[in-house]
Amino acid sequence: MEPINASPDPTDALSSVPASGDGRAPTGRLRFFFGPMDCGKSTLALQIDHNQARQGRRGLLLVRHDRSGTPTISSRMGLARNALEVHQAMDLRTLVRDHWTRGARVDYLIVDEAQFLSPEQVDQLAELADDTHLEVYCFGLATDFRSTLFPGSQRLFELADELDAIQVEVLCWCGRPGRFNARVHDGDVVRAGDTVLVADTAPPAAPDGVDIRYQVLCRNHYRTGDLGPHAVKGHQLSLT
Ligand SMILES: Nc1ncnc2c1ncn2[C@@H]1O[C@H](COP(=O)(O)OP(=O)(O)O)[C@@H](O)[C@H]1O
Ligand SMILES: Cc1cn([C@H]2C[C@H](O)[C@@H](COP(=O)(O)O)O2)c(=O)[nH]c1=O
Repeated sequence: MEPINASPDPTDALSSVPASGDGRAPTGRLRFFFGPMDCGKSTLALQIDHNQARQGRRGLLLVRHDRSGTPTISSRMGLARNALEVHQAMDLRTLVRDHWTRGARVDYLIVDEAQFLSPEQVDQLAELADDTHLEVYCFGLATDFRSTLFPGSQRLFELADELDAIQVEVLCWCGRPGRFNARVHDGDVVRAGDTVLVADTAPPAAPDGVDIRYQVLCRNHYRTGDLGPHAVKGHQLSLT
């Protein structure tokens, strides 16, 4: 298991296992692994990177707006790896080609929080997969707190070679599978606001801060805004 790497060195985003042989896949694919918050997307992203890197392939880890507030791919299982932050105007073709120009090998891309990519950046990923045989693994939410597709996710659904729904079910408080990411403000489900609002499913640590979090719900309870018998107004009490 990779240790948690707290170093801010952005070159750590390149997997450090030395290349062996050619290692290039004959064709590139764009894959989108999607699921609600907390279903294991970042964990899978780090597992795929680990399995690729130990076969001598070199990957570039990319992220936009990780929960940690740093350019990191972080899993609630405790793993984390440094990544490169994708900025709004960044051309991902240029990013990869600059690495190649500098002599750095890049065989695959891992992109976490891919819902935050612009549709143009998803087009760039598709172009990279087609023209350069790069394997592109994207991980993200399908829908936002209003239950509408994120623009980046919509483009991934349109363009990806493979769509993979993450198999680990996140359960609503009632026990049904949850697919809806409700945004909760002071104990109430909110349905209006900015699309991007980085926060966790756990209640905020500081009791004096703004109480915004997400809760995964089944469709019925998302529709009715019912957060379950343990929901409290204001800051959520820890049940553990
Ligand atoms: N203490 C734990 N023991 C076992 N599994 C855990 C634990 N904490 C978190 N997990 C697993 O990690 C998942 C969240 O993984 P993460 O990669 O952070 O999700 P995502 O990126 O989709 O938000 C949970 O659904 C659960 O399966
Ligand atoms: C639904 C929704 C989510 N977000 C943010 C909240 C988190 O920071 C990430 C998702 O993280 P995870 O790795 O999938 O747990 O996205 C948002 O900004 N807007 C939304 O509507």
